[in-house]
Amino acid sequence: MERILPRSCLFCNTKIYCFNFLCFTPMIKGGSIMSTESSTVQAPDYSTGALARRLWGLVGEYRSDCLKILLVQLGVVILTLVALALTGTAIDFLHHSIDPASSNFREPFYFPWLPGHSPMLRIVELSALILFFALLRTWLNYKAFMMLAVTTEKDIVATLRSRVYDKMQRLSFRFFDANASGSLINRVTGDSRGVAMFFNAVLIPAIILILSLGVYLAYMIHLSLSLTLVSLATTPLLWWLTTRFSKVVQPEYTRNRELMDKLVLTLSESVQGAQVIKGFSRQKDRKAKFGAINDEVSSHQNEIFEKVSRFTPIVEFITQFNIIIVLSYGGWLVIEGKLPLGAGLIVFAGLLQQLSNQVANIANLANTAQQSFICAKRVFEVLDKPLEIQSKPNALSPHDLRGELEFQTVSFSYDGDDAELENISFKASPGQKIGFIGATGSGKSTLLSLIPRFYDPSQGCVRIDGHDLRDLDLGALRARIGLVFQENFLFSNTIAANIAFGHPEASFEKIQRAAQLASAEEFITSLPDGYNTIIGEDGVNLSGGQRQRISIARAILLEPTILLLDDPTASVDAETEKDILDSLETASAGRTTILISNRISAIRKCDRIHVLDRGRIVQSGTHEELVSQNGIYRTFTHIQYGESSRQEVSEP
Ligand SMILES: Nc1ncnc2c1ncn2[C@@H]1O[C@H](COP(=O)(O)OP(=O)(O)OP(=O)(O)O)[C@@H](O)[C@H]1O
Repeated sequence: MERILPRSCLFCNTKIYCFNFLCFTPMIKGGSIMSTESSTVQAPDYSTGALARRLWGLVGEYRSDCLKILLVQLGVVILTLVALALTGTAIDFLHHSIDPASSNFREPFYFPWLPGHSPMLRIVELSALILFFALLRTWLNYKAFMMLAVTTEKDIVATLRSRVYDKMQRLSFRFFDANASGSLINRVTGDSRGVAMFFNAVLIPAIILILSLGVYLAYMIHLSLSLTLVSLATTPLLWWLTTRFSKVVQPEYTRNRELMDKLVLTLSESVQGAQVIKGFSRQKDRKAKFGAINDEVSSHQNEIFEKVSRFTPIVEFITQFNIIIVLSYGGWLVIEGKLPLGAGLIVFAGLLQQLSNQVANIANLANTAQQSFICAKRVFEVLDKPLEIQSKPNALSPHDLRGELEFQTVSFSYDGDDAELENISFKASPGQKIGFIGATGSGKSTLLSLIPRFYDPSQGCVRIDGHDLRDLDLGALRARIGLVFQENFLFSNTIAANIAFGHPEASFEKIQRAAQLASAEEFITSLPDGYNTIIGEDGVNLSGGQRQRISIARAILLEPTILLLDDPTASVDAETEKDILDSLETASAGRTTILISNRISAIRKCDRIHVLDRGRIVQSGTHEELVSQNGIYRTFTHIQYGESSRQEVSEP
């Protein structure tokens, strides 16, 4: 099985703790994303029938808008019928004027003519009436179109996107481990729109089709039952074709969405990794990779297009075939005097043409329905995902946590098989500073991620002030924890807003105080706009050390009881490291602090240091104690300070 490696966010390089494209640092979680949904969910049913029912339910939320749109559409259908009937009447009237013996002429809709009008004037009057109804129909059509667009875009798409986004914010890290960012971006953007298509491009047109069928058919039957039956002889064939088509294209649309995920992922990686790509001169390779996926997407879309293109004209041909039947059989009825020419055959042919246009649209409807079912499945998969990490119904929200932290025989595995942490036990008293050191992949970051409950232990428990973390309210717990990472994501906003990210209502004085404690004020005030300086996307116009200090200020502002520092000096030079360590010294005063670092210079001042090796604590003690023992810690000091520097290493 493929091994999942510790990942960095594509967008911010924050090690595993970032929700990929959402760049969801744990700071966001401080109190604001409590879980509310139950995790006891049966395996969801994503069959076409089940999806259709759920979509129907979703659209049901907008039933009053639907009703208004349908009423307007009903008006359009009736006006079409009226205009056709008037045209038929005009033809019969002309026929009657030429041949007064023709017996089939009736006044329009049985309204008696105004007396004394010449035949020409009557034709003009009928034409004016037809024009008036045509204008009314155009206006109603426009109204219906606008109502449909507004309900789809403003209400359905926007609401659905927010729901999917909101759910993603509350899902656990395991979900983000398992889903590539390209797929997630597509689910929020394209797939949400695809679901809305069910409303504006499937459901409403289908109801209009049924409405038209009802109204037109009723009138056609009123004109001639036998002609209606004959002209509908091809309907079963159309039905069979549509069902077959659905079966053929459905898997194609699934594949299409997957390819689009790949395309978005490649694109987002290329944007985020632009520096690496240029640095390693890999532009050509990346271009080729993007080109290959782009070609794959477009040739697959072509395949779908070909299938759709074959289906649509066949349906159109079959529906046009009906016209031939009408002309032959209907013509015979007219010759036999069983059907008037204008108000009978011509109106019938006009109605059948309208009906055929609608029926031909079945191909599009079936095509769009398939796309929207695929999108719906992908959206519902996110919405249905149980929340793995969430607060219990009666979770505790202690006002004051002292910060006594305890790991009790904790084991943890990402995949349920290989344990990344085994039997970890340690304690941190309130205000103590505990360090963790260990080789790459030894489990340090994993251990840290159990404290804000990004994951829950597979065995054992983590306690704060004696409470099992799983008994505490998630929001309350995370609000008491400050985090600083090796690489920290900063938002494209002002420096002040970035510092106040976890507590947006914080006063300027508080923000300034946090910046001072993090030794960030000097460089901030030297910037042209000071605290109001807008940081470029992902803070690119700041140095690594400056970004780190803003992140420390962001953590301090929360006044956390527990401060978690995940290798905060790993990517800075020795001089900046010293400045950052000084800032952290101030920041951690009086708080329980867990510091991960492989730099002895950073970790040596900790009250207690644990050495991790392949998920186990293999050594514990103070710096002096560990240096005097044979073991990994001493090897680390020798590598970093040299074999002969034992004396130097022991000194702070
Ligand atoms: N999201 C994840 N899914 C699956 N496995 C993971 C994940 N994150 C880390 N691992 C695995 O867990 C193990 C411990 O990783 P972890 O990142 O905790 O180590 P670390 O000691 O912090 O390493 P480093 O010093 O490089 O930061 C590694 O084998 C890693 O492959």
